[in-house]
Formats: sequence, structure tokens, C-alpha cells
Amino acid sequence: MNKTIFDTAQQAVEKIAQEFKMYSEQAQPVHISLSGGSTPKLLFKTLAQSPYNTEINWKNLHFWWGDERMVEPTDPESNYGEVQALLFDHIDIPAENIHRVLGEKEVQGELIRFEQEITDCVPNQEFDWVILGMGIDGHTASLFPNQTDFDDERLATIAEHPETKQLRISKTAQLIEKAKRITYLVTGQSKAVIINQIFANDPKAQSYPAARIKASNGNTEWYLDKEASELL
Ligand SMILES: O=C1O[C@H](COP(=O)(O)O)[C@@H](O)[C@H](O)[C@H]1O
Repeated sequence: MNKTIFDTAQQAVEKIAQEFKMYSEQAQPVHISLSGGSTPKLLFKTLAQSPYNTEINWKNLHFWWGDERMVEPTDPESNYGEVQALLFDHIDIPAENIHRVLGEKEVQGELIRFEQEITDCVPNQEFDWVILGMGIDGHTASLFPNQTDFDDERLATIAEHPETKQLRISKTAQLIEKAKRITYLVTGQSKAVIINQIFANDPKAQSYPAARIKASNGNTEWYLDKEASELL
């Protein structure tokens, strides 16, 4: 598996930020899927600052999410709400470039609406870049161990957090795997054991969606910091 180890989490997110700039210089819409949770907050804060806030051609970038929690966008649990507060409120991006899951809506109806928006906006449903995180149980997006159907041919699915039972909408493994590029951004010591299991091909890792989901025809890479990779 292709991995890059950065000295610090800040260096990892700077690399991603530079690549946002590069993608934004293409004279076409680029569809990027963001991850939620705590890890990418540093990325969003970095993008909201100089030079990225003004040098990125934001009108060319379209943002989606790998998963969303079924909560109001103002709820601290909202993956969209986090990006709005840390990034979108500080840059000049057209509203139509933000393709959020409406977490405040009824889940079945929202699932259908979200799938239709992907079909309408993303050519061949192939995202240019899917940035994913990984939980300490090996989940990615809201695809959890022992409850993920890797063969589900839909674009999105309803998931339930195994402990909190919080409802979520997640891209399916099949949709993610159609992406041209997948980057797992994993930082911090709390992820070191699981990163070691994945890269050592430990049998336990076979149930981890993050270990199994890879781009079928594109590149899959892992951006790690020293802390997450300290047991490798
Ligand atoms: O629940 C989620 O968890 C994963 C990992 O989150 P983190 O807090 O450990 O960074 C995240 O990638 C996913 O989008 C999120 O909804």
C-alpha cells in the first residue's frame, strides 16, 4: 500500500492543501469528497488561511462528504457544519459548489435525494478525489466493521453508529472505489495500533472497511503523521 509519512499532521495537511490549489487550477469542475470527524479540522483551518484562502480557485472545486450524521447543520456533530465554520465562512465559494447531505431531513428521503444529486452532478459518479479518515475501529466514512455490504451497488446507504446508534448517510464502498484517487488521512497516536495491523496484514484488519476500500482503477494512498505510524 502506498503511504507517505509526514513528520507532523500540519505537514500532511499542507500537502493536501497544495493539491487543492493544483486541482483548482484545472479549467473544469473538480469533485472532492471530504471526510468528517476530528482529523480533517486542521486541514480546514489551514485552507482558511493565507495563502490557500485566496490562491485556490474555489469556484472550480465542488465539495461533497463521504458521510454525514443525521443532525442539524448547526449541531457540533454535523460534518458539514464543521467545514462551514472552519472553512466555507472564510472563503469565496459559490453556494452551488457545496453538495452537503441534508442531515436535518428524514433519512430515507434524503438518501434518495443525495443519490440523485450525485448522479446529476458527478460525471459517471467518479469522484476526482475522495479524502477519507479512519476511526479506531477501522471504519471509514460511516462504513463500520461487520455491518458494511462491500457489494452494495447503490451510491449511498443508511448506517447506524454501532455504539451511539446515531443515524448517518454514507457513500457506499462501491461508489468510493470508483474514485480516480483515494487518500486516507490518518494522524495521531490513537490510530497507531490499527495502522500497524493494516500495514502488517494482520488478520484482524480484514474486517476493517478502511483496509479493504481501494480505488478500483485509480490511486489509493495513505497520508500518515509520525504518531500514527510509530508502530510501523
Ligand atoms: O465518524 C466518523 O469517523 C471517521 C474518523 O473520525 P476521526 O474523528 O477519528 O477523525 C471519519 O472519517 C468519518 O467521516 C466520521 O463521520
